[in-house]
Amino acid sequence: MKTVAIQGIAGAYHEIAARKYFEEQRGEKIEILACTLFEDIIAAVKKDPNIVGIMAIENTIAGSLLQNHELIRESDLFVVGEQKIHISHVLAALSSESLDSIKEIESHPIALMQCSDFLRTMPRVKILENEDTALSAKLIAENNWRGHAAICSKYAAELYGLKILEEGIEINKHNFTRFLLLVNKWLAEDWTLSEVNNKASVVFTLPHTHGSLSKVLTIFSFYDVNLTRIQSLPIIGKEWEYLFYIDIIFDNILSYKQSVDAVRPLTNDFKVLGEYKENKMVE
Ligand SMILES: O=C(O)C(=O)C[C@]1(C(=O)O)C=C[C@@H](O)C=C1
Repeated sequence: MKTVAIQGIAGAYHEIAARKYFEEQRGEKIEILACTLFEDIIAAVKKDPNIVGIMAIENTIAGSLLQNHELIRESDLFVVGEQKIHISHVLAALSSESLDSIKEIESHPIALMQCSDFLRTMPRVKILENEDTALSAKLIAENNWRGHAAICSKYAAELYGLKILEEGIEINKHNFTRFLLLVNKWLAEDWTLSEVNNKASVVFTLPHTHGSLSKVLTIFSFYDVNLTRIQSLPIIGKEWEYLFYIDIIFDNILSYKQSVDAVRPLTNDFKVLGEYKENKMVE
């Protein structure tokens, strides 16, 4: 059985994503290794090559988890898959509570962001950040915290025996989070052999010269590969210089490899973070 390192405890959205990827789509049973921090996922995978990590990378409401891009780039782990899941939050509390009795709401910062409109309807409530959505639910249940509510999944609310006060409290129903599957780079090939790879994530920096980004984009376009995402991140210690994280989808692996070969000399610190099968699924 595979062990999957997630950020958060049982009931966190990371667990839902991991089970969807392995159990629902590939029929493989997994056990969950709960990690407090995103850094702990990387450390767990590095320490034990049999552990696979899963890490949130972007959300359609809250945007990119910028810190996780850097964690992956610096880790030397390889991206071998992606999983997108629909995120729908509930407000959950002890069975004696109602919306009017809630004084404090806690959750993961990204989940709080996704529910900001709902939170504005409760201006007198104190908002607290927690490591993950499921931990917020568990703490309320275990400590019998009156006046507290958690923003979490319906699954987490039920797992920890909380009452659901409100459902679907995210800003917009089109709320999806994309997760990346991470393995030790020496095992990456075994992983991806069984699947038809049609997606890659790469990162590079560019010299400050006229048209440097435009030349790179033109090459990708020439090789007929589809860029699905460009995320730039400032390089710490180098003012106004950026790292460019690019996701590429391709029909023809040869065209993709040729585009990478052609782009590489125009960039600095070019790194392929992973090649994997696109997850088309949206609910
Ligand atoms: O707190 C959780 O349940 C998580 O799995 C974390 C996390 C995130 O990091 O974005 C995962 C998915 C949702 O977007 C909200 C929170």
